[in-house]
Amino acid sequence: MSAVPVLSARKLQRKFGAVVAASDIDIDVAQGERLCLIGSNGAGKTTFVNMVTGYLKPTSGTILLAGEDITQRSPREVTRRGVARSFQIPQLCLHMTVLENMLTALHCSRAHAHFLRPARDAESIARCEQLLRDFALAAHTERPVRELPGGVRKLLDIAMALTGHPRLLLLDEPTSGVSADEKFTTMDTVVRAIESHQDRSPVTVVFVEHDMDIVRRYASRVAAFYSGRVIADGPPLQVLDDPDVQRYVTGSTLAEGATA
Ligand SMILES: Nc1ncnc2c1ncn2[C@@H]1O[C@H](COP(=O)(O)OP(=O)(O)OP(=O)(O)O)[C@@H](O)[C@H]1O
Repeated sequence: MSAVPVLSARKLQRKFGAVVAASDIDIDVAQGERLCLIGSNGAGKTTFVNMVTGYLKPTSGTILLAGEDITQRSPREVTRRGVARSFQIPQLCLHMTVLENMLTALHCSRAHAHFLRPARDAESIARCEQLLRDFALAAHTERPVRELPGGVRKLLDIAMALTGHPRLLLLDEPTSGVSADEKFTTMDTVVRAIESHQDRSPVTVVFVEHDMDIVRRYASRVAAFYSGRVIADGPPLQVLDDPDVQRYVTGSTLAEGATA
């Protein structure tokens, strides 16, 4: 692990009128960690992801990427510094094919990219096709996205996030909308694909998850959010055993029918 954290959030705060969606958030993420953010609905997980990726500006506080202050950077500038993300609801061009979506994502991750002219050079196509194979999406390469079921779109959104060789990858609920039967297969595919596409150094992953079976199996560390604050942060079993986490986070998750 490098001495400088890949990601450091310092006293991050975000208000929406009277609603405090993030309050005094301090999180360091070291290279290669797989940090899972848990918390009931409205706890502030997506707000955190949106701030790190430049989609939301914090009301106050600082975000450092490998020591560089990116707090006021735009999403595009953050992407070009090696941060990629997937969304709760995949952000895809439905009329375009799977490969065209991949090429567009690859192109947008590069400096001086023009969104309307995605790269179609042999090297870009080869990289995208390799990623599609690793995500078990090769059979869909030439299909328009509008024809694909939700679970496949979810995987495509994550594959697109990997096109630009990110050093930090944020996944917002990678298994939401995926059936209980398929959730482990989906996560195994995602983790394997991430590991096989990292270059010299391991990709650092921050993912939001409601399913505690997934949290236990795939997280190296867990941060529990409640009402915009981080109420516990540490090894998965320690955080999941924390009485406040059981009361405010996993208790409500159980009530919603998830498997904790
Ligand atoms: N654009 C916005 N405008 C107003 N309020 C917002 C906005 N985005 C988030 N909020 C509020 O901020 C709080 C945190 O929301 P956030 O989406 O970050 O929670 P979450 O933990 O990701 O929830 P979920 O698990 O349901 O996705 C909630 O009270 C939410 O209503």
